[in-house]
Amino acid sequence: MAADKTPVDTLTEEQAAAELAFLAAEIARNDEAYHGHDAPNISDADYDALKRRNDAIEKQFPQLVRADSPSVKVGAAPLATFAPITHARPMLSLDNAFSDEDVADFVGSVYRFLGQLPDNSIAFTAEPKIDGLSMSIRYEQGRLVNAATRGDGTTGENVTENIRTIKEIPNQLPAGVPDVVEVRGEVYMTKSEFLALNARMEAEGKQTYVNPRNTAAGSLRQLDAKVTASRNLRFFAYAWGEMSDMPADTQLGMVQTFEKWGFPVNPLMRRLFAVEDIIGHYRQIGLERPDLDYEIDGVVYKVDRLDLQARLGFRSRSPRWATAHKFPAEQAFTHVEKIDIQVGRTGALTPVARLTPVTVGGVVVTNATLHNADYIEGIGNSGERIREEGHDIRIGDTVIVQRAGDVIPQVLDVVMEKRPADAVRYEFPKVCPVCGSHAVREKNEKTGKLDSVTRCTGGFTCSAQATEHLKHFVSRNAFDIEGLGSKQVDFFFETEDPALQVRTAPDIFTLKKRQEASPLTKLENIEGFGKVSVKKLFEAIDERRSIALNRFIYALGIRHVGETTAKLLARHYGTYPAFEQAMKEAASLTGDAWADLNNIEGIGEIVARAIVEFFKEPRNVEVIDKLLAEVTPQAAEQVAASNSPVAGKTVVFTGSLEKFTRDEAKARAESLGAKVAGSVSKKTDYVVAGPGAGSKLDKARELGVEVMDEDEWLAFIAG
Ligand SMILES: NC(=O)c1ccc[n+]([C@@H]2O[C@H](COP(=O)([O-])OP(=O)(O)OC[C@H]3O[C@@H](n4cnc5c(N)ncnc54)[C@H](O)[C@@H]3O)[C@@H](O)[C@H]2O)c1
Ligand SMILES: [Zn+2]
Repeated sequence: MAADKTPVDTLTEEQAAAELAFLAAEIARNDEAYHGHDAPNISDADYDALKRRNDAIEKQFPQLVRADSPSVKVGAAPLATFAPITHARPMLSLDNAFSDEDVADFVGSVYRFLGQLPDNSIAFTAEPKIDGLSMSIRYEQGRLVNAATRGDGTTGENVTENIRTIKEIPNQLPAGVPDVVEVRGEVYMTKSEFLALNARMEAEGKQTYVNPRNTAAGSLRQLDAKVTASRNLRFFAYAWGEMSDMPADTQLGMVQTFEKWGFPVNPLMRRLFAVEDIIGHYRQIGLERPDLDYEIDGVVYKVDRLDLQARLGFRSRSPRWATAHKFPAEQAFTHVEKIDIQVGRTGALTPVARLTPVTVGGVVVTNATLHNADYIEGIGNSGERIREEGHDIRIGDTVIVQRAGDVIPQVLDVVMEKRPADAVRYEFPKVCPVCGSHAVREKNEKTGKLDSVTRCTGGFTCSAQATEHLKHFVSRNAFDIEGLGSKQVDFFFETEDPALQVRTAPDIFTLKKRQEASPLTKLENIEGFGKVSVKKLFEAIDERRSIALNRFIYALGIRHVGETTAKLLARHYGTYPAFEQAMKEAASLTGDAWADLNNIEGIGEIVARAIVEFFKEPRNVEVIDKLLAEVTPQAAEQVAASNSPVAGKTVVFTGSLEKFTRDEAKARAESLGAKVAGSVSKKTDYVVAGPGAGSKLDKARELGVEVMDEDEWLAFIAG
C-alpha cells in the first residue's frame, strides 16, 4: 500500500490525525509480520515510505504525535513462545539517511550538537549494514550465559540454545576478558546457503523461503535448536551492551577487540573523517555489494569516539551518534514477454509479468507481480497515480524492474521510447482463466468504489481456488504436512482415481484408508512416490489428527484471517465448538456474539464480517464437519493462572502507559489469564488508565467499571 500523496502542508489537523492513526496501525501490522513472524507483506521500500510519511506529518503537526507512534517504537514485541529476557541496555534501531544530503545533515548535526569542534576533526566509522537480525550475547566470567533477540528493544526472546549452535560464536572467551561482556551483532544467512536451502525445500516438495534475512530470523527463532543447527547461520560482531570494563575507547577499537576475542567482524569497516570520504566508501561498498555472499542494505556511520557517543546520547528509538545510509532499491531494464493470470485461494485473479530473465542485484528475476488491473494501468491502492498517464504496462514493453533487497520484484515504470508500435493495451480477463466463471470486481460497501481485486465467482467449483485452498491448508503455519507440497497437492487434486483423489481437506485424512481398501492403485507404485515416502506421508498425516486450535482456524483459509488473527480467535473462544457456535450466533451482525467478536482487540470489522460470512456458507460448514470427523483441534491453552485476581477478567488499557509498553501490558495481562479488549463495554471488568485517557475512561465511569492507574494495576496483579 503506497503512502498517501497529499502534500503534508495542505493537510487539515483532522486529516493529519486520521492519517497518523492509520499509519500507526499499518506500520505496527507490518512490524508484527516482519519482526514477529519473519514474513513481510510489503517491500522494505514501501515500508520505509510509510515511515517517512509518518515522520513528515509528525514534523508538521508535533501536537498530534501519538503515544503509540511508530517514531518511538523499535521492532515488535517478543513472541510468547520464548522466555523473555530484559536487556541490560536497550537495543535500539537506527535513524536512516537516503541521500548524500541526509548524510551531510547527519554529520552537521553531530558537529552542531557537540559544538566548537573544527571541521573534519570528528572520526566516523563506516561499516556495512548487514541484513540479518540483531542479537545480544552475554558472557559472565568468559562463559556464554544467554543470548536474546532485540524484540521491542527492551525485552527480547531467549534464544540461548539456538545461538550455541552457531559455530562462529565462541562459547568461551579468552582469559582476561571483563567479568560481564555483552557482545552484539548480526546473525545472518549467506546468499549461497539460502539458495542451497531453497533447493532442498523444493526437492522435498516444501514451500521455499522468501529471502535470506527472514530465513535467518526464522531459523533462529525455532523451538528445536537442531533446526537452527542445520541452517549454518553466521555472525558479525559490531556493538555491545553491558560491559563491566571497557576494553577500548572507540568504536573501531571495540570491534578490533571483539576480533581478538574470536568473533567474526566485517572486513569492510573503515574509520573516516570528511563527508566526501564517507560517501566515497559508501559508493565503494555499493559496487562490491553484488559480489558479497551476504545481503547488506546500507552502510552504518557511527561517531568513533565513545566519549563523544556518550555526550550525543539517544533519541527514543535510535542513537544520535549513528545513522544508516540505505542503498537505493536495485533496478534493471527488461521486457514483458507475456502477462499470465494466477488464481488464488480466495479467487483473486493476480496478473504476473513474465520477463526476459535479468539479474537485479545478483538475483535472476523472471517474474514480477502486477497486483491487479489498476496496477497495470498505473493506479495504486488508494486510487492515486503511481505511474504517469499512458504508462500502462503492455506485452512487449521495456520496463524498469526493482528488487528492494527483498520480497517480490516490482515493475516500476515503462520506458515509453521503446514501446513497440503494435503494443496494445492489456485487456484484463472478464472470466476466470481456470474455470471459466465470471470474474468480477466487487464494490466497496462504504466508499462505493470498485475493489482493486478481480475475483473468480466460481468458488468451490473453481479448481484453482480449490487447489490453492489445499496448499494453504497443508502449508507450514497451518497443518504443516511434510511430504505434501505444492506438486503433490496438484497431483492428488488432478487424478481421476477415487482411491487417490484429494479435492477438499478432509480427503487428505481418508487417503490412507482408501489406499488400504483399494486393490488396484497403490500410491507407492506411482512415479515420484516410493514405499518409504508413502509411509512417511501417511505418518505425517496421522501426526496432524490432533492440532492446535489456532493452526486449525488459520488452515480454514478464511479471508483476512492470518496467523495472528487465528491466534486471537483461538485464545478468545478456547475451543472449536465454542468458536463455531459464536460465529453462527453472530451471523445477523447484531447481538452479543457479534459485539463480543468485534470487541477482541486486534480484530476489526472487515475481519469480523469475513469470518461470519465464511460460516454462513453451508458448503464451508459441510467440509469442516467432515474434517472434524478426522481431526481434533485442541482446546487453546488456557494460560489462566487461576490464582490471579485477573484470570478470566476483561481489561482495557487506555491513555499512555509509562511503566511498560502497550504490548507488554497486554502480554502480561494475558499471561495471567485476562482478556484484553480494545473498547469499554458492559463486559469490561477493569480499565487501566494512564495520562491522557479520553473517551474510554469516560465510558468506564459512565458504566461504573472499576478504573485503576498503572501503579494500582501493578499492585493488583502482584496479588
Ligand atoms: N517490509 C516490511 O514489512 C518491514 C516491516 C518492518 C521493518 N522493515 C524493514 O526493517 C528495517 C527497519 O527495521 P529496524 O528497526 O531493525 O531498523 P534498521 O534495520 O533500519 O536498523 C537497525 C538495525 O540494523 C542492524 N545492523 C546491521 N548492521 C549493523 C551495523 N554494522 N551496526 C549497527 N547496526 C547494524 C541492527 O540489527 C539494528 O538493529 C527497514 O529496512 C525496514 O524496511 C520492513
Ligand atoms: Zn475460477
